[in-house]
Amino acid sequence: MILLSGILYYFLMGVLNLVGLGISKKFLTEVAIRTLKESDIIYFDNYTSKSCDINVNTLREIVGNKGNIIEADRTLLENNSRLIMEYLDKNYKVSIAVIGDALIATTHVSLVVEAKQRGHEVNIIPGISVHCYIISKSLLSSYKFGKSVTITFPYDDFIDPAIYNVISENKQLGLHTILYLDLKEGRAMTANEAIQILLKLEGKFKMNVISKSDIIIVGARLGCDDERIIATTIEEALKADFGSTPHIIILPGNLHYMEADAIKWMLMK
Ligand SMILES: C[S@@+](CC[C@H](N)C(=O)[O-])C[C@H]1O[C@@H](n2cnc3c(N)ncnc32)[C@H](O)[C@@H]1O
Repeated sequence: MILLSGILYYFLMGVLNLVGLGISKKFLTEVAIRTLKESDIIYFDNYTSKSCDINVNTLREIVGNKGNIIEADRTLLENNSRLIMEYLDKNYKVSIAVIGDALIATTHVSLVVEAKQRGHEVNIIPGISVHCYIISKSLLSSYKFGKSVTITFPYDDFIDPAIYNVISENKQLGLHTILYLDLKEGRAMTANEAIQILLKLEGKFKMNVISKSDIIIVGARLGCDDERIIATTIEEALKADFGSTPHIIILPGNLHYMEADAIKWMLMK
């Protein structure tokens, strides 16, 4: 009897796949495409990141224009996980498709935990994340990155001081900081807007964490044919045009001479 219920339980499990799509079409992996094609329902996360060439329509083309792809905003994925759990409880294979990696700088781990608690199978399909991509292309040592932080749009002139604190703590330890830039209602913050926010924070807290002569690395449209990775000073970056979004920033900490040389020869214009 126990064996029978064990077998029944096994066959009644749903499958939740968290599928990283990579940052652009050319970085979509074979395993990601196969997993999506084998899914009964696909939720396409349209809010945690942005790609130059992956959206819900391109995903439909890639997967074979199946009618089972649902464009999902924050409310659907984070506040209405009940719908996803109901499909899993019906023994469906459900995929959450996310630009980049589904678990790097996103909040989808709660879905993993909930699905597991209900006895479902969970598969993680890693994708090429902007986090790894910018570390690689910046030529900085991956061992020397501290905590990352997102620069959020000011709310009624209020800027989150946590941004300044993270950069400050990293700098005290000589570590580099990755700054993700906010996406709100379909609008992506530009590197110039982010730099202005950083300078406002410095103006407010005056702890000499950010200076106009500091080196900054800006990545724009990474993974796309027109990607740019530029190292310059904060002062120069303020005047520069980095083109269309998405943008990402690294504020380097202490540079080893090899890192300084690599930046100088590869990224300085
Ligand atoms: C919150 S992070 C999500 C990262 C995603 N989960 C991943 O693994 O790639 C999204 C932010 O990363 C940056 N970003 C994402 N893709 C990018 C790209 N292709 N080029 C430049 N910046 C990018 C932007 O600042 C964007 O707002």
